[in-house]
Amino acid sequence: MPQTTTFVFDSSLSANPCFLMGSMSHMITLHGLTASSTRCSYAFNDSNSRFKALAVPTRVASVFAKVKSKSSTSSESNNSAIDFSDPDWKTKFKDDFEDRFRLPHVTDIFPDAVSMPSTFSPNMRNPTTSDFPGNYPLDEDWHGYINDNDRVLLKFSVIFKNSAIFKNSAIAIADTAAIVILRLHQTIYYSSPTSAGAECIDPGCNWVEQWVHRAGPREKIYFHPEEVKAAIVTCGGLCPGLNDVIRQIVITLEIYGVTKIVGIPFGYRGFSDKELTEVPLSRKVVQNIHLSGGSLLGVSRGGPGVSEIVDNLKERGINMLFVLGGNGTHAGANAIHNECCKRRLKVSVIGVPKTIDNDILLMDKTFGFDTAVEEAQRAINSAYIEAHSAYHGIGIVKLMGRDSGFIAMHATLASGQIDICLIPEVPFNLHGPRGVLSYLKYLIETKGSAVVCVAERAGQNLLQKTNATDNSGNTVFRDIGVYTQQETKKYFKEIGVHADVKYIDPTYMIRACRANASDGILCTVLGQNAVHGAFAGFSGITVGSCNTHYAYFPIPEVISHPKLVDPNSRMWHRCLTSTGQPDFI
Ligand SMILES: Nc1ncnc2c1ncn2[C@@H]1O[C@H](COP(=O)(O)OP(=O)(O)OP(=O)(O)O)[C@@H](O)[C@H]1O
Ligand SMILES: O=P(O)(O)OC[C@H]1O[C@](O)(CO)[C@@H](O)[C@@H]1O
Ligand SMILES: [Mg+2]
Repeated sequence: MPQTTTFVFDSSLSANPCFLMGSMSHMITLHGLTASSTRCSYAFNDSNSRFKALAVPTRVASVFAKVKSKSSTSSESNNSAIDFSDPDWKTKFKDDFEDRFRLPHVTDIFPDAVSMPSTFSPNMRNPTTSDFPGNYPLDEDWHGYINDNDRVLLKFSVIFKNSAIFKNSAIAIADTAAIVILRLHQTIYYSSPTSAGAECIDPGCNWVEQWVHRAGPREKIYFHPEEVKAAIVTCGGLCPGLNDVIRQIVITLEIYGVTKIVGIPFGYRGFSDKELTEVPLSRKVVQNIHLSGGSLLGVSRGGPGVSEIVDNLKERGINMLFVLGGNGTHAGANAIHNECCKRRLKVSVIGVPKTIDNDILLMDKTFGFDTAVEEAQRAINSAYIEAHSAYHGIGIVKLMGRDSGFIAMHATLASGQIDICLIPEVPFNLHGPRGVLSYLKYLIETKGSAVVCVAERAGQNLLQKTNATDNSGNTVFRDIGVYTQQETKKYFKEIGVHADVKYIDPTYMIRACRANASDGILCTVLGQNAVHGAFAGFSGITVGSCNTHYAYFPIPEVISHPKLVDPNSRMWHRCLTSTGQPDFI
């Protein structure tokens, strides 16, 4: 019997099945598909059954229409979504990509919306009177705005992996999961599909450019500053840099000439809880808030439904909403944008991705991540000192990562003090001859001490499942750090070898920190660009750094699933080289 894998995506999936189907390293055809307006679930069959679509949302359907319906064998092309015999496949691919990344704009709903010259001057000097050396360009030639046709290169593709290694992955749904998708971005020219980390769209590994919209101030704006009431809301968990972003949004809004700026307290809850009043914001209020961690406005999980939020926006006269948060918050922001469109409200909803876990797709990194990795060094160093100073000392540090192991991997790389790094993307056994505990015994015998870094989501398959969820509906995991500590103690007792095991969980110490310099700069750029995006008339978008430049993305494209560490990436291989750890399977 062929093995079946089911993928479940939410409505934000847009055209991803094109890629999902298109980049299989071995041939798999779709044998069943069900879809509703909010969720689609796809079942794949390893055999040669033909593609049968039962029901598909419009945008998805248009993509599937391009999929060649044919039986498949492993000798055929490894990409069934594109007809490579079509001489125009590259152009079609790029057009489809351009379409997917088109930014929703107020003129979609209000075609007659009139623009006006921007009230924001990118160059605070007067070009005609400045002392710019040499040939200072004329004002009309050099104004420093972003042209709407400017693009940032995002080379992006999909690869399929054998998912024995991904049993715990948030996106491999079925227990018998055989396949999982990774989407990565890169700007490397791979001369061969066998090059390390190669992401090829076609069998020949052709270079296919994919562009996204450049972020920044536009020459024309679609909101009169005196008619704007802007609101900022911070949702989800804390993350270093929230105050930095709030500050930059306020400062930039004021530069455009906005005077009505408010903060919504305690996340989306602030839109429904009558006891919570909006916080007036100005440059004066936010001037020094970046000097401390947390959020000036407070955060929360859960809260009112989208309809109630939009009712409240209308009541308060808010027509620009800046939403700082992770994937859940962005799903909410996108739903608010859609609801505003449905009700024909001229509101710009702009997201700023806040995820300390760095698990938002397509972005180089999200703010807070850098600070988290830096702060994690303290915990790792303490664990190392404790372990090193004890007779047969073992230090265990648990680091954050609801879905992915980026913080653990990067903190391990940065510290150079970790012997074993365990992340959710790479399965491991604790017990058994090739398990973590046997290797710890070896380390104790050979080195005298050892330090383990374990990501929050790692090894959940070893623990009893919990049905608990937080107020936002996120699964609450069992504590893999505590479990590892307990099992380690038990194991060494059983084998009669002394071991002094110490466990550190620095999660909330890290999250509450103020942003470091690198995150401070990132927050500044993101906050400013969020405001430029709103004045440019975009809505339902978010902003991120992409190949070191800054870009706007339609929200659904970055939250369709969490970004994961690729176990075949150079970075994970570097991490393994650094720790020297073997496979634990
Ligand atoms: N699919 C969704 N549609 C609408 N709103 C949502 C959705 N998912 C989550 N939210 C709302 O977004 C807010 C934040 O969600 P969540 O607690 O999952 O944090 P997050 O934004 O993912 O950030 P973090 O990285 O800290 O988890 C909550 O108020 C929640 O109610
Ligand atoms: O304790 P809380 O607020 O529910 O948040 C825990 C989660 O938040 C994060 O720190 C991300 O914000 C995750 O790494 C973690 O799973
Ligand atoms: Mg989340």
